[in-house]
Amino acid sequence: MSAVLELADVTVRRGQATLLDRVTWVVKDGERWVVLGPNGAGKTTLLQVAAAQLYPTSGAVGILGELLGTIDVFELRPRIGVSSAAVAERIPRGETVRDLVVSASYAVLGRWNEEYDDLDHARADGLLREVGVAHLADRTFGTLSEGERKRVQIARALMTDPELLLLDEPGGGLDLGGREDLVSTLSVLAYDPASPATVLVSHHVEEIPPGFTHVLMLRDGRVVAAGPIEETMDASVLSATFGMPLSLEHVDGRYAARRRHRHR
Ligand SMILES: Nc1ncnc2c1ncn2[C@@H]1O[C@H](COP(=O)(O)OP(=O)(O)OP(=O)(O)O)[C@@H](O)[C@H]1O
Repeated sequence: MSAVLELADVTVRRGQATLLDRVTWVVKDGERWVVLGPNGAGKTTLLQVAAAQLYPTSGAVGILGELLGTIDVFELRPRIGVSSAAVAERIPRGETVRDLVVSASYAVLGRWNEEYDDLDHARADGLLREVGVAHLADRTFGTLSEGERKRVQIARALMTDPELLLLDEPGGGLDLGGREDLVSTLSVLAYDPASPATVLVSHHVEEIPPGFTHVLMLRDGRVVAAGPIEETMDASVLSATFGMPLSLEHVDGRYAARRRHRHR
């Protein structure tokens, strides 16, 4: 399996703050990673580096076989699908859902070709179906609920057939039902061998979709643990990551964590 993402000793500093501290991490083709950590751990910063949007202060970053700093990022970025709050903010509220998904490919390829038009629309409709929002294709983005918006963003991120999919907190702001629906959708994507290598950032173990294969835990910009999820995820590593004593359950492929209280 070839490396889709390769970080060697990556440090990101802003003024006095160290956002990432000597992070070494390899994501291979076919892997589905969850990046877990508390607020401020550096998860979004890590994802920005992976998306070729941020250069590290030191260290080396390989993305899809290219070394960051030696290649044109405008050629690299179209090969990466990103869904994040920052991307969502730039989405025009008046755009219809179908146009929004289809336009991802126009933005990337910079073309308008009647011949491809039907194919692109069929692909967009297929992706909207895959993430469970085909019925919303004619609605405008601004009228959607938070959960519906997250799904549309994932469809848009997949439209260009990326080789790497980066999802920053897709479960943020969702209610219980919305979260459960999204976890199911992401689980279907994770089990699909045609899906790209995926990195999902989250604060909550409850949001880890079955089918995700690896976990990286971050605290204060440092990797606490990283590896295959079944071997890596346990109560002590999770407690160290979140800085409190936690118990961890793993039932039917899903994780649940809560604070451990001392019994008197
Ligand atoms: N320009 C900056 N200057 C100084 N500190 C910064 C700067 N940008 C981000 N930070 C800090 O870096 C840390 C990591 O931020 P980051 O957004 O990567 O964390 P995160 O794990 O995604 O957090 P959250 O879960 O709250 O979204 C935070 O403490 C943040 O305040």
